[in-house]
Amino acid sequence: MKRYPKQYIDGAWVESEGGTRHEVINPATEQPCTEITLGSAADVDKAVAAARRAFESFSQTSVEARIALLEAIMAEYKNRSADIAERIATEMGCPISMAATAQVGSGVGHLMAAIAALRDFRFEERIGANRVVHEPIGVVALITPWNWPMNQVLAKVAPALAAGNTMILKPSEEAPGSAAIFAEVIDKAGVPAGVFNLIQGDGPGVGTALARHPGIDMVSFTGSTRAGIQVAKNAADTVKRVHQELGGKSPNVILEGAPLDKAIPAGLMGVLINSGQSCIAPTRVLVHKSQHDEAVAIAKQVMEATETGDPMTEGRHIGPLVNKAQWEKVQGLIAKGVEEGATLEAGGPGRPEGVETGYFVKPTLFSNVRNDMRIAREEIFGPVVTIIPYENDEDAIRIANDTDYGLSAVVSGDPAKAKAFVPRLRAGMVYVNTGNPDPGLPFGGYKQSGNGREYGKYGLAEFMEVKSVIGDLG
Ligand SMILES: NC(=O)c1ccc[n+]([C@@H]2O[C@H](COP(=O)([O-])OP(=O)(O)OC[C@H]3O[C@@H](n4cnc5c(N)ncnc54)[C@H](O)[C@@H]3O)[C@@H](O)[C@H]2O)c1
Repeated sequence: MKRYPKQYIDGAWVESEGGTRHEVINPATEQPCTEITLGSAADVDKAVAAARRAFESFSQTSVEARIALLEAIMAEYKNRSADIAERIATEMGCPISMAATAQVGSGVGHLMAAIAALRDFRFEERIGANRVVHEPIGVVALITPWNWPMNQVLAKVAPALAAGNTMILKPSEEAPGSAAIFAEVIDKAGVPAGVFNLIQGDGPGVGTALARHPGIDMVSFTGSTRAGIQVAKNAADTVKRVHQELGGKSPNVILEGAPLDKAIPAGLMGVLINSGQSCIAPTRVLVHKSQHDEAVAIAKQVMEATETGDPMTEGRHIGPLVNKAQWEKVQGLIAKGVEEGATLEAGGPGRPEGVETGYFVKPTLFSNVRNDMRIAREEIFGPVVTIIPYENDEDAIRIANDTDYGLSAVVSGDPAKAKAFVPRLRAGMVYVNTGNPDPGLPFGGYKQSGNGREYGKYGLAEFMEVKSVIGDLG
């Protein structure tokens, strides 16, 4: 068991004022693995005061100084990457091989993208005889989920710091250990006191206190649409900027005639990685009705060949879901799929064969799904795929857009034909076949998937205010 009982405020590890003890359960063993202290409103007050003090000088630092700081953080982050990967795998169940590569690596990607964006950013432009200047927005609260813990922390901390803001990070109480190690990284890298503060806590406690706090200028939130709405409501009275990265229910439109032996496995990988716990997972697979049965046969093979296993063992298996509540939610939705008349092709209720401990779910496939079924409408956040037949291209576009979400979409098949689909899909990101994502590309959603964009220069701009300077400065 690892213990991180303190909060990191004003450049020092301090006891919480009135916080409560919280144990994280390892989802593979169902045993406690990390202990933290859920902070209090008094801790938030202290962190905000420290961040406000630090903002006076940090907001005036040079671009070169902030690039040097980001580089120092990156060097120390790399030094601690094995510790960070170990905590991610232990707390949220992602296999260690993936934790050490994709999960930890995404953090490096955001640091590099923030440095590149900062080098190129035009902090001042001229419009006629006058100027427009871009300035850091102030003290920012960063609230992050558990599914890609360091990806989301770095997608916020790197641009917030690059812009010259000071900040308070509240990571998820489900996977807090990597964020505690990250605070040690910040400390070692020489980030000035008060620029970065870490308050461990939950949503109703620290999350709410941050969203409501009059000393905070912006909340950058990643998590469920439910909590994102709550944050925006709580932030409204103080007119904060609220940046939201929320849920998804992404379609994978397999174009009529596409080679299914490539398109189906590639799309399913995007779901199965991280046990289906990715906001952009393309879980609604739309196939032309003439190819439905062939698509099902291929998908069934992929799902049945996917093994679940111990996250601490190297390999290509998938791990458990993050916690009991999530396991029960997914079980409920699998049962609902059967009840609503979808055909269960692979997986189904209960743990995988022979597994008695841990929040493992069988990779599950439903076919003949209608888009009005709950399994096609709700974000399941588990290794559950739905195959939905369509009549023609217009019908495919209609079904793809028939969702409250709009985070991402995949179009699989002939790129020349896919081109016509791209402007019709109401999503913040469209992948044509598998593509090659880049941390400099904007990341974010349409509709109830959020507001604003993260990553690279778009993420940097999100953390800035714009000032018009009218008149001659001599
Ligand atoms: N769009 C994206 O970039 C993106 C990326 C990853 C995950 N997500 C979404 O995150 C969700 C999974 O993560 P989760 O279960 O941790 O989400 P969650 O909404 O339960 O929690 C996310 C964070 O918000 C905090 N929180 C919860 N309620 C709050 C409140 N009322 N006020 C302030 N903070 C509150 C939590 O403590 C946690 O730190 C999924 O819906 C997924 O799609 C979105």
